[in-house]
Amino acid sequence: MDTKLTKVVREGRYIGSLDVKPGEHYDPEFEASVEEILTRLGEDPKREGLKRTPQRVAKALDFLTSGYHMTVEEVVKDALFEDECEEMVIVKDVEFYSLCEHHMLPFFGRAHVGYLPKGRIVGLSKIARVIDVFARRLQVQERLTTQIASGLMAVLNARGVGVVLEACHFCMVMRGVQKQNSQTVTSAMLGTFREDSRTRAEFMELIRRSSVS
Ligand SMILES: Nc1nc2c(ncn2[C@@H]2O[C@H](COP(=O)(O)OP(=O)(O)OP(=O)(O)O)[C@@H](O)[C@H]2O)c(=O)[nH]1
Ligand SMILES: [Zn+2]
Repeated sequence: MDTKLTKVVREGRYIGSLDVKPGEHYDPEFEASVEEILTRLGEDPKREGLKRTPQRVAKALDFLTSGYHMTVEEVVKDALFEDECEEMVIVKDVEFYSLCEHHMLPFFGRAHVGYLPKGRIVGLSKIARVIDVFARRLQVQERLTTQIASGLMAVLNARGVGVVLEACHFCMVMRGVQKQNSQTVTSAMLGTFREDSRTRAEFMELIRRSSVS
């Protein structure tokens, strides 16, 4: 792995300080590719407003795909706790932003995650971090959903995990069929969430209820 990428992500966390001094390059090859795209679009990459755009785009895309350099294990490692709790835990309405692998356009929405512990619970914020590990990659919504579910199942060894994602795809909104109000809902159910319809129904009912605020 080159040093630039290890700088973007360190010990499972995105490192924001990628500031480059004026006149310095962030990633010359990456920036040259962006410059080519700008030229192809009929733009002048040398004009004032676009001068630093290749660098900004390179940094933004590295951030938006930083999940490739993270693992679930790294992200949750300090926040797994042994606990006898056996009741369902749900973290819902977690916003996520991803890029569709077909057009590299954003899709974004809300994720709802539930699990039934089996002797081990996880720090709640880590569930949101696990979502980002997989969302910050080029994705299809279905794979994103199953990766979150299996990633959590692997570290939690839970009795069951359920994940529901509701998203809006810019490639269907800004271009293509241009359906502004379409939403895509996907789910992945593992363990008891798959095998037991009552567990699944309890999960679906709890994520449907109105929130605290
Ligand atoms: N299953 C799935 N499809 C997706 C996702 N994101 C985008 N797509 C779809 O991927 C498909 C790609 O189809 P193609 O016909 O190869 O591409 P296209 O000509 O750009 O398709 P249109 O969007 O219909 O104009 C489209 O139907 C997109 O809506 C996703 O997360 N899951
Ligand atoms: Zn797309």
